[in-house]
Amino acid sequence: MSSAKNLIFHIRPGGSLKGTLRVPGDKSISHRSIMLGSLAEGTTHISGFLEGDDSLATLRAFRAMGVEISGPVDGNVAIQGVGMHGLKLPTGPLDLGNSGTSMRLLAGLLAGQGLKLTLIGDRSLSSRPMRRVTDPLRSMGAQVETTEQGTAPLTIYPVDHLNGIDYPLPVASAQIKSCLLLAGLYATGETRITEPAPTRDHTERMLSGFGYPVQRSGATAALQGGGKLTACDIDIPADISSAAFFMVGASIAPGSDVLLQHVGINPTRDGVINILRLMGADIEVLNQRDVGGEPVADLRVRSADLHGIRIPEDQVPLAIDEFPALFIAAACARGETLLTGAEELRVKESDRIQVMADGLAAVGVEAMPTPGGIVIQGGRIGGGRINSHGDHRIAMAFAMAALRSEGEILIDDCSNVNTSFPGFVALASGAGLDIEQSEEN
Ligand SMILES: O=C(O)C1=C[C@@H](OP(=O)(O)O)[C@@H](O)[C@H](O)C1
Ligand SMILES: C=C(OP(=O)(O)O)C(=O)O
Repeated sequence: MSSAKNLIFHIRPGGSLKGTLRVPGDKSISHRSIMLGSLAEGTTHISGFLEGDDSLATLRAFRAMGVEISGPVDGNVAIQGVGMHGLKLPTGPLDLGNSGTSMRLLAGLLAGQGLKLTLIGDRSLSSRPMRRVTDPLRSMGAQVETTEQGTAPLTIYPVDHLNGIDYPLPVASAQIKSCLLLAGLYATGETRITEPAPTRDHTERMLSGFGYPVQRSGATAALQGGGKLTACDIDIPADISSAAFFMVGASIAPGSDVLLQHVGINPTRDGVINILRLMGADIEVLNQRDVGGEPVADLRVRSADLHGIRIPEDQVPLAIDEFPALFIAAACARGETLLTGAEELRVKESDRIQVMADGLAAVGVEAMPTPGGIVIQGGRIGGGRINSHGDHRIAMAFAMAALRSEGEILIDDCSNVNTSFPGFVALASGAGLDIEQSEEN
């Protein structure tokens, strides 16, 4: 279990989703707003900040390094930036909880600070691969230690200087790209990162918003070290990864009609819309606008008759966190859905291929995991008890499955829903999901 008490979701079957909803702020953008705001000159005002455990872990880490941060109050945060070289030695290790983004991005951002720092996390985070960031950081001249297994705790030692790097990413990962670009801010010369497929580009967009030039050419993002960041205001859109649960729920539950407001639809994050539409979903993108350098829209989703598909591999990095929800859509679709090229799902907060396959089996859905994906036969969903393995996205995905299940669904180990979606139970229940929670020792 991820915490001492077992938080259980109980969802009675059936119902539909209705209404106008705003899900909490984007997690990826919230992390980056704290990081860049802390290093900037001047005061950064943030609205729409995600008050979830993951982004709060990032916020607390910067407070521990001496940054004055007020809030969050109703998603508003103000950061008195300390400049590129103003971070102070914390009194203990920085605890990043369950958050892979915090640990990997901070490894890069902190590599050139001249401070000895230790980054720790919970059991799940301490089992996730970190060599993917520590190896290239070492090539830049950083001194970063992992355990023998290549996992956290990470210890960062002071070094004289970092060199820029020209690095082709071995996997399509925004966390590795962002880690190295953030280290590159402190490096001599140019840092160039080339990705095998597009991944979320919030770091590049936000650096530009803070006045730091980033060159994009094809699959390469590049910057020169030694510049500075100038404080700015950031309006964080609602997280498409959280909206995804309602997009799937509304698609599968007959009679549903939801309007999801102010959702970030950055083209490096919109795979869930594209994949659901290929399955026959009814999603309207309304009132599209630009908010502080990020595209935003309202999404109207109505129930539809979904059919199975072969998921195009180019959509995988663009929907990487939405697969638990998409697997539930596949379980409710006519025919077979095939996912390939998604090995990365095995190294998230849980092994999302295996844990989803086990959960689907527990509610009577035929699902065959493969090394890099899964084959799901759509059909009926029974009731049953699911172990979420402390993975927030598994818990929320199966909660939505109850909209089409024949019996009650119980989900164990749900406390980490607070990492990305505080208030999920209240929002989902207000929209029509018959969900309650209880705690067991
Ligand atoms: O950069 C980010 O904010 C994230 C990148 C993705 O991870 P990878 O880079 O490991 O694919 C994603 O799964 C994670 O939730 C957030
Ligand atoms: C993978 C995720 O986050 P992280 O890597 O930051 O733990 C996620 O939120 O689905």
